[in-house]
Amino acid sequence: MLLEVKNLNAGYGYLQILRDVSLQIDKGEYVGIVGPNGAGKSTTMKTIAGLISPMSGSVVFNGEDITGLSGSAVAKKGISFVSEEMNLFVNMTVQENLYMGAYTIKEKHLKNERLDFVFELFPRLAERRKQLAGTMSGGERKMLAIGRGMMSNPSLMLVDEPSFGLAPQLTTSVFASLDVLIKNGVTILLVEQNVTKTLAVTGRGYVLENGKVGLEGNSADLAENSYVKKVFLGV
Ligand SMILES: Nc1ncnc2c1ncn2[C@@H]1O[C@H](COP(=O)(O)OP(=O)(O)OP(=O)(O)O)[C@@H](O)[C@H]1O
Repeated sequence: MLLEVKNLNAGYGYLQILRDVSLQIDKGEYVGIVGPNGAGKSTTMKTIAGLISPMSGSVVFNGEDITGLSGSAVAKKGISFVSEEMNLFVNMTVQENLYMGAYTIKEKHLKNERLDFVFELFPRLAERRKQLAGTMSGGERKMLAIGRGMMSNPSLMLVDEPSFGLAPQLTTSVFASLDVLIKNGVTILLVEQNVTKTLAVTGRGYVLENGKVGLEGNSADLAENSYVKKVFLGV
């Protein structure tokens, strides 16, 4: 087990959002969390990433209890969080942005090894390494955010809404970027509004509603589930 979240209760101040959320992820798995707006998907990710301290429950990563650690401490343990809120530095180049993602790594040569690896994963970023991040297209920026998340050599990537605000064609290219990571042995927990797409690419999924895990199972089974079809797919 790479990640085990047990009975997580969390929220903002006194406002409780998550209620007894439990989930498990094995090494190399591609797992999705889907659910309606406000269900608590991002809150779940933020709590795992150490940006929110849970009220109760636990987060165990690689056998180590990381509950309540700060965001940077969680990052150092090998969990990378990629989200809309963690903006790129628009006035910095692609390469400079990537280096920022390697802040957990001290040695320059190791940072450079990571940079080479990310450029190998995403040749488009290598081609545009000198370009300012702010002038990249929407899809390229998501790719850069994912690449930056890879710079710290994480064993788990938490990817929050990578397709948000993107046209369908760009969405396809962002999902292709995540496929590249999966093929390279990275474990991914993906939160997405795009339920059909998420259940098509992931192996397992969790359906979150009102801060609770309503359903879980193989993504293919969830996609065929009559409740999921009715509520999320409108069929
Ligand atoms: N900083 C905050 N302070 C107070 N309430 C918050 C804060 N951030 C989120 N919330 C509330 O927590 C609930 C869950 O939000 P969350 O972002 O986790 O949902 P989500 O499932 O990711 O939704 P969406 O698909 O719309 O992004 C929402 O009702 C939201 O308004």
